[in-house]
Amino acid sequence: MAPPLIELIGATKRFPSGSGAVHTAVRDLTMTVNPGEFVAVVGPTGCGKSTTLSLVSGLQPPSAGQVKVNGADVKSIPDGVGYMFQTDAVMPWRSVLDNVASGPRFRGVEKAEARAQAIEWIERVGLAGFEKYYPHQLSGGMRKRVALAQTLVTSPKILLMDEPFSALDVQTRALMQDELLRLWSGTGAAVIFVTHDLDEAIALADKVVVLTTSPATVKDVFEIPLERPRHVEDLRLTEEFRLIYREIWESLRGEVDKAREKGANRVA
Ligand SMILES: Nc1ncnc2c1ncn2[C@@H]1O[C@H](COP(=O)(O)OP(=O)(O)OP(=O)(O)O)[C@@H](O)[C@H]1O
Repeated sequence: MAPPLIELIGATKRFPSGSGAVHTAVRDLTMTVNPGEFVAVVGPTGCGKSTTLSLVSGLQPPSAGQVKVNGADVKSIPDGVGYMFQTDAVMPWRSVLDNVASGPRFRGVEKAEARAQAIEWIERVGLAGFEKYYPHQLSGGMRKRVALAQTLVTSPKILLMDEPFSALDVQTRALMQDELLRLWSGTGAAVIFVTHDLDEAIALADKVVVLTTSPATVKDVFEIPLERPRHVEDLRLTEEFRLIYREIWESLRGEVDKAREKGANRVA
């Protein structure tokens, strides 16, 4: 079996939190992601999900433990990583075409070739005909499609996604989840997808990692035995899906309750 593409081994991240105190956001976290694997990470609000992603992306160094991509310690942003966040990185002053072409251009691809790659991806995400539009002329779902094209046009081997669809309405969200699965299949990219939404995690992933309440560490890992291709809205109605949901929720619920108690104590 191929070695893991991404490995966190006892990774810990501490931040200074004012008046000399230290806040531990991630503690002794161990998880692996294999090439081509879609891993969803769920956990209570504020537990350290985004911090975990920032360790993999090289944006934050671990305070202790190891973070490896392709067997090498992550010291800066690794090659072949694409990101997608809740607030999209679409540039409002650039057309759809220029937004999508900007990634390849930044990586030194010649202008005509970058535009050709952008046009291909704009078509794949279903936005053919909108190349000259500006982001403010598009709906939220269309802007997400631009962001997806922007991310995928550089053929990332690793996709880091931090609640990319959480600002969308329920229907658009389901549509974008299907789109993501369609566009991801065949790319061979490994995905780490952070979400609050257990439904979303199960519908998309091969493996769901449940994190504890803060500081985040791995509580449980669940393999998702659902066949692909998947159609998320149909899938959610199946008995198999509900059974998986119940099993993982049993694990997650305890952490969500603890996080709520902590929050209530802080407010009290
Ligand atoms: N750069 C930083 N400096 C100081 N503290 C930070 C920094 N980044 C994150 N933290 C703290 O680490 C903890 C975990 O934050 P993080 O954003 O990783 O959680 P999360 O699970 O992604 O949150 P949410 O569920 O709200 O998206 C929080 O208490 C946060 O304030």
